[in-house]
Amino acid sequence: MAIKVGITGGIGSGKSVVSRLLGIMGIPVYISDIEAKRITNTDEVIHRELCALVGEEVFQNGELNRPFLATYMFGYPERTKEVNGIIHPQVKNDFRQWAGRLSRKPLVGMESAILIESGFRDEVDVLVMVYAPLDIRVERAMRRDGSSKDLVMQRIEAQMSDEVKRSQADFVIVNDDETPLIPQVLELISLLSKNNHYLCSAKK
Ligand SMILES: CC(C)(COP(=O)(O)OP(=O)(O)OC[C@H]1O[C@@H](n2cnc3c(N)ncnc32)[C@H](O)[C@@H]1O)[C@@H](O)C(=O)NCCC(=O)NCCS
Ligand SMILES: Nc1ncnc2c1ncn2[C@@H]1O[C@H](COP(=O)(O)OP(=O)(O)OP(=O)(O)O)[C@@H](O)[C@H]1O
Repeated sequence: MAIKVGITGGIGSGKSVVSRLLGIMGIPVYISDIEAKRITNTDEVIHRELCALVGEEVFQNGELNRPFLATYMFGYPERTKEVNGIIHPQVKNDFRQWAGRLSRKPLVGMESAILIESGFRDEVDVLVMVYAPLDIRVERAMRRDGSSKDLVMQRIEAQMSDEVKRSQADFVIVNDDETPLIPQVLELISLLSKNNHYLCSAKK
């Protein structure tokens, strides 16, 4: 059975960078944002329920109208909760199937900014929080997405605070543009892989 490692942290903290490093080191990571996009575009139940909640315009030519849904939900906690309630149960099912297919791997990851909020804490064995100070996160997200500060702050407000995330995490990876990132990721992998041996002895 694979050890499942959750990777969480607020928008712009650097989860995707950490997930990419894990991927390079042979650890498959389920990227919730990407999978949620795929599922939302293909699942008929989600399609029906989102149309009923938000209106038919939420899909255009069969594809989710992302800016429309973002404008509808961010800044309105009740709406965010309802949209999450439609999408997250399907993502959870999909993650379970994905992890089941990879059960022979020693380690697999699941990345989500809202891993705890969306009820995934019990789906993973170990939880890692990627941390960066708020001002750095805002800067990074604005630069990456070409978004305004207000839009980034709306998403931050739809996410759990860093304090609560930290209290539920087993490890913290600091990605503050000062602390070296790769040694932390390597230490995490070596800690979780104590009983796995990748290197072959030259004598056998
Ligand atoms: C609202 C949507 C259409 C906006 O799409 P967009 O391309 O602008 O953003 P993207 O999906 O790439 O997300 C970027 C970041 O926004 C934040 N974010 C996304 N969804 C949420 C949410 N429901 N609550 C809080 N923050 C969120 C995360 O930090 C995420 O990494 C999209 O985020 C969405 O469908 N969200 C609901 C599904 C979901 O919760 N996905 C996140 C992981 S399961
Ligand atoms: N240590 C770093 N040095 C330089 N740039 C970084 C660093 N960490 C992250 N970034 C950049 O900051 C931006 C945000 O990082 P990333 O996409 O990994 O965040 P995230 O936590 O996955 O955010 P989201 O919740 O939106 O998915 C990206 O453009 C990334 O390349």
